[in-house]
Amino acid sequence: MKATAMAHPIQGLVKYHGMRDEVKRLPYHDSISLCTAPSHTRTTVEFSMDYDEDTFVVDGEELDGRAYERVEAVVEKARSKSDAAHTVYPVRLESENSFPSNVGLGSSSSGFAAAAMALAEAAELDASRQEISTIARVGSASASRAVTGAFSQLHTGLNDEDCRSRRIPSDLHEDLKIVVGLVPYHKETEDAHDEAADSHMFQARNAHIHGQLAEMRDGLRNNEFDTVFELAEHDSLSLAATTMTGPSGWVYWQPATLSILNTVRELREEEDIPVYFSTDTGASVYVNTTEEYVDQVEEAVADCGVSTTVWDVGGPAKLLDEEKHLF
Ligand SMILES: Nc1ncnc2c1ncn2[C@@H]1O[C@H](COP(=O)(O)OP(=O)(O)OP(=O)(O)O)[C@@H](O)[C@H]1O
Ligand SMILES: C[C@@](O)(CCOP(=O)(O)OP(=O)(O)O)CC(=O)O
Repeated sequence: MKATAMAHPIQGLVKYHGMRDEVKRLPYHDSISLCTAPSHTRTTVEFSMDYDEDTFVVDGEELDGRAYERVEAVVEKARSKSDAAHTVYPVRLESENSFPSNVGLGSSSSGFAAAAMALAEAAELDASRQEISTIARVGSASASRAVTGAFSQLHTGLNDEDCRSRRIPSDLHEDLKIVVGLVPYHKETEDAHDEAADSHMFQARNAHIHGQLAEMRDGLRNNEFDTVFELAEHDSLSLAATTMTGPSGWVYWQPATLSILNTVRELREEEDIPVYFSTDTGASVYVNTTEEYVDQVEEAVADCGVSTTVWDVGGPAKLLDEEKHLF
């Protein structure tokens, strides 16, 4: 059976950093994000006796090594939950991202969310999005939140009943505009998760984050733009501080990143514009502002010498009709 799904990537708000279990991908703490659109991944899967082995192709390239293992973990999780006989056959997966990967724009989140959604359908699971979020999680924890979409929280826990993503209701998507400043510096987020707990800042971050999560939830429920994006800006600094003080002293911000951060602060402090920066594990910057100021903000970000796009809030992962199959 063949199935196709799409999912939007995430921008972290209270960001996820570090896993207590790297096989089940159980994070140390909860995390909250929003999905971005129209950026998306589209993925088609098919289990068939005509295939010799599991094969995965992303943006025209056949996966191997670690990238292959991560997709295989998602396939195996879907197989383990399925009673359908045909899931013993090899699977073919093809996927396309509408935006660059490994530059801090969350390609692993939409990638594994679209894979999990399509696999759940092809394996006839009849599962809710919350349940599918646990399948996506074994590829990438951020992918759990991309399954449930919009503003979502991945709850940590030691099992799939607890460690799953749930939506947080908010109307903030109505006025929010996200100017993306693309800084194409390649990285693998797994490297940062691996050494998260080895930074002396990690315990402090872990202790601090519970209050941040409570304030973020409250800000989202009450549609408080400044509260939500000030917290996201602050957490970007906390995440970078923790990563930079790990064993490899990894600095993922680039000169263009800092130029955007300074520009955002100037617009806010000197021109009174509601605008906040946010970075995930990478050099690219999300600049969160409102519809009224988006053109002015985009122009200022572009003046930093980077290419820009304007994104909105995206919904949950969803199945697509057969005319959207990639093969
Ligand atoms: N469409 C896809 N399907 C399956 N796997 C994907 C897809 N797109 C990206 N990936 C995997 O996700 C990895 C990139 O994600 P990584 O965990 O480094 O960071 P991220 O923070 O989610 O991504 P980004 O840097 O794009 O923000 C790639 O190396 C690849 O293995
Ligand atoms: C802070 C982030 O950038 C962390 C993203 O981590 P990944 O989802 O890429 O990690 P893996 O589970 O190793 O795939 C955004 C977030 O999810 O908060």
